[in-house]
Amino acid sequence: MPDNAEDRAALTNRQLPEMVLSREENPLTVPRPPPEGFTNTQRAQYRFQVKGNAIITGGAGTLALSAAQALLEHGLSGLSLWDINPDQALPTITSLHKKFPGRRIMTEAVDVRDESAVASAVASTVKVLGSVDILCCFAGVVGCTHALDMKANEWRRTHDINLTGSFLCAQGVARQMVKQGTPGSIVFTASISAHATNYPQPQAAYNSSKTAILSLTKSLAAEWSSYGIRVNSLSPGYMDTILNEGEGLERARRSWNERNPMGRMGDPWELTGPLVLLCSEGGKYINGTDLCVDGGAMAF
Ligand SMILES: NC(=O)c1ccc[n+]([C@@H]2O[C@H](COP(=O)([O-])OP(=O)(O)OC[C@H]3O[C@@H](n4cnc5c(N)ncnc54)[C@H](O)[C@@H]3O)[C@@H](O)[C@H]2O)c1
Ligand SMILES: OC[C@@H](O)C(O)[C@H](O)CO
Repeated sequence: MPDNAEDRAALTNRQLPEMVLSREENPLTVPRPPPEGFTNTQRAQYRFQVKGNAIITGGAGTLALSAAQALLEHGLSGLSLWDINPDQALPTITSLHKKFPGRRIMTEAVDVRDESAVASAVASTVKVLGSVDILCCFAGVVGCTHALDMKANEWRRTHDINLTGSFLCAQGVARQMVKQGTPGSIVFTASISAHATNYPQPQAAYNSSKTAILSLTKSLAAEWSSYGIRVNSLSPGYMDTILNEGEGLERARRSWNERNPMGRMGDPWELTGPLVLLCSEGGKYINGTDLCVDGGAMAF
């Protein structure tokens, strides 16, 4: 805290905006039901319409690219896919350009751990798209190392990418949203590993980084709601993606299916409906919460 009383007051005002505002005082949080005169079909479409521009981190990954297509299908105007290896997304981007002519789709090479890279990617995204209204954080890494063998470097890397990287991107984007004075939606990707320990694979670093995302979600929702920024997370169960393929995972995959009431892994497409809900007008009163999309795995 600064010594000077004036600076302290300014800081306090900035850090603690009025939390309880009436609807009239805080138009950013006011619901916007469908306009009078809409047909039933128009009302249904309006509910899950996605407006504005989005940044998706980990944007070359399987779940992110599936999310990108869904947001575009629901009306997203512009999209910036951020990834440490953005070239991996190029074939999908070519096909998205064909499917959604006229929409602006760009990529940025961003390491989400790098605060200044995040700030400059927000600026260049805004320069091209004009605004940022949605942030979906998918960038993440997983490792299967026994805790007794874990090196500090691996532990830190997992937490840096999964937790700190999510925070830095949210902070960079929220600063832009506050500057715009428009409502926004931030969606983190937690995991069922945030709720229960993975089995049989040893993933203490991954699990704890994802559990921290649940707390980050609530903390930022509490701080940023008065700016009209909603913050939520999704907790996917085991999805059929590259992350869950590879040597040694056959036994694990069998075990995951046996322990799932639906007896199967999820398809990336099955995460997109819940994501669209969190980013649309229909999800406007969902804030500071986590939604498990896991076929019921966490139910028993
Ligand atoms: N696949 C699943 O079953 C599953 C389940 C629960 C949660 N998740 C979470 O969903 C997210 C996406 O998973 P996925 O299966 O699509 O994985 P993925 O490996 O296909 O995608 C992750 C992406 O993050 C990028 N990335 C890694 N480090 C980065 C960094 N420092 N900066 C920027 N980008 C970086 C990678 O290049 C990759 O494109 C992850 O956060 C993961 O933990 C996945
Ligand atoms: O809990 C499921 C996921 O978070 C993840 O896909 C898995 O732990 C990777 O092995």
